[in-house]
Amino acid sequence: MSEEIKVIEKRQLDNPLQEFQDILKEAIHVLDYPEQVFDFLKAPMRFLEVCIPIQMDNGETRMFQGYRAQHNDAAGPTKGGIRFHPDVTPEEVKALAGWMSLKCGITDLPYGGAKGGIVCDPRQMSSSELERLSRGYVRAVSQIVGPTKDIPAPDMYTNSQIMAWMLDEYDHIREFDSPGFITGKPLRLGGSKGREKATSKGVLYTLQMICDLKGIPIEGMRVIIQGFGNVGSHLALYLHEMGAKVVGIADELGGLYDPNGLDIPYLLENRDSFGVVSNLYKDSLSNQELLEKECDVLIPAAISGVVNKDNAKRLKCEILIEAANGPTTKEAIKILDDKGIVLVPDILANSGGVIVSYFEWCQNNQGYYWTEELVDERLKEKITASFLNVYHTSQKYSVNMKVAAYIEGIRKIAEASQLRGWIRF
Ligand SMILES: NC(=O)C1=CN([C@@H]2O[C@H](COP(=O)(O)OP(=O)(O)OC[C@H]3O[C@@H](n4cnc5c(N)ncnc54)[C@H](O)[C@@H]3O)[C@@H](O)[C@H]2O)C=CC1
Ligand SMILES: O=C(O)CCC(=O)C(=O)O
Repeated sequence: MSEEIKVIEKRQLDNPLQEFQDILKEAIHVLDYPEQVFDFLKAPMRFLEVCIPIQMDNGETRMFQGYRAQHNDAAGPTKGGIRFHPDVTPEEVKALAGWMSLKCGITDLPYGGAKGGIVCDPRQMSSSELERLSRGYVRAVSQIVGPTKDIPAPDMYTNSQIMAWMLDEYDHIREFDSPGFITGKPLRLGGSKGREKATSKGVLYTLQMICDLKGIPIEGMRVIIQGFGNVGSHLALYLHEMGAKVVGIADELGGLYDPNGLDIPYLLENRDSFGVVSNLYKDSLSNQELLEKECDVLIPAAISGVVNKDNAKRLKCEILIEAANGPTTKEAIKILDDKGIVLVPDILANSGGVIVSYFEWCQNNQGYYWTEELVDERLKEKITASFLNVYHTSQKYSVNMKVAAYIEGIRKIAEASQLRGWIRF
C-alpha cells in the first residue's frame, strides 16, 4: 500500500466542530432564527476534561486524557456514548455531543446530547487495564453524570462489558443500584433486548424507506459497508439475509471486495473482537479503493471524514447512508448533491442506537422489561416517523436531507430552550 493511501486511510474530519457549526448555521438561517440561537447551540453548555491515572499491567502508571461534553439539557438529561480511540480530540467530542442533541431532537426523545471520549488504544490494552480505565473515567466524571443528569452508552471501541464496569463503579460511588445510569449494558444487568443490534436495525429501516421512495428493491442490491464492528457487521448480516449483495466490507486495515457478494456469515464468524476481517484474505484493497467501487448503496459505518472533497466526485453509488457519525464532509455533500446521490444523514440514520437506549432507560425506571418484538416494533415506529419528518422538511424547504435533519433537531432544542427562558426568538 502506498504512503499516500495510508495517510488518507487514517483521515478523520480535520475539524468536526467546525463542520457541525457550518451546517448548524445554514439550517438556522433556513429557519429564520436569530443569530443568538446559533451562538447558543454552537458549543456544548458544559465540557469536562479529565486526566485519569491508570496502573498498567507492567506496574507503570500512565495518564489518560478523557472528556465529557454536554451539549444542551433543555429537553431533559443529556445522553450519548463514550468512545475509546487514539484520535479522540476535544473538538470531536464537542461535535459528537452536538450531533447527539440534534439526534434526540429529530427522534423526539426527552434528552439533550452528550458524548464522552478517552484518548487510548484499546487494541493495545489488556482487559484488566481497560477495566481500570473504565472505572477511572467514571470516578473522574461522576459529579456531572447520573440517571437524571447525563446517561452514557457505548460508541466506537466500547461495548457492553465496559458499560458493566462503569455501572458497577457508579453504583459503588453512589451506594445504590442505579441501572438507569448507563445504557448498552449486558441483559443480566438491566440491558434492553435489541440494544446491541438497534443501530444497525435503524440504519436498515432508513435504507428501506429511501429505497421505497426511489423504487429500488433490496433484493439483489449491491452494498458496500465501511466498518465491520457493532454497526457494520449486524447490518451486513441483515442485508445478506434479505437478499442484498454485500459486495464490499472495509475495516481499519483495508477492504474486501467481491462483485458476486461476500460470504457474510463466514466473515462474522471469523472477525476479531475489534471488527477486523480484511486480514482473512491476501488480496485486500485499501479503504479508499473500496469506497470508489461501483455499488447501489454505500454505507460508511466506521470513522468520520472518509467521504470528502478528494473522493466524493469518484463515488459510484446511488444512495449513501451515513451509519457512522460524520463520515461525509460538507464539501463532499455538495458534490454528492450535484451528482444526484441521495444522502441519508447520520443524525437520522444511526439514531436507532439512542432510541433503544432510551427504551432501556425507560425499562430501568419502570423495573419492567420488554420483549425483543416490542422493542423492535417501537424502534421501527419511531425511526420511520422521524425519517418522514426529515424527508418532508427537505421537500418543504428545498434542502438536502442533511440540512433538513438539522432543521428538525434544532427546532426541538431551540423550543425547549426558549420555554425555559434561556433564549428568545
Ligand atoms: N454502537 C452504536 O450503537 C452506535 C455507533 N455509531 C457510530 O457508528 C460508527 C461505528 O461504531 P461501532 O460499530 O459501534 O464501532 P466498533 O468499534 O464496534 O467498530 C468499528 C469498526 O470500524 C473499523 N474502523 C476503525 N477505524 C477505521 C478506519 N480508519 N477505516 C475504516 N474502518 C475503520 C474497525 O475496524 C471496526 O470494524 C461510529 O462512527 C459510531 O460513532 C452511531 C450510533 C450508535
Ligand atoms: O445509545 C446512546 O445513548 C448513544 C449512542 C451514540 O453515542 C450515538 O448515537 O452516537
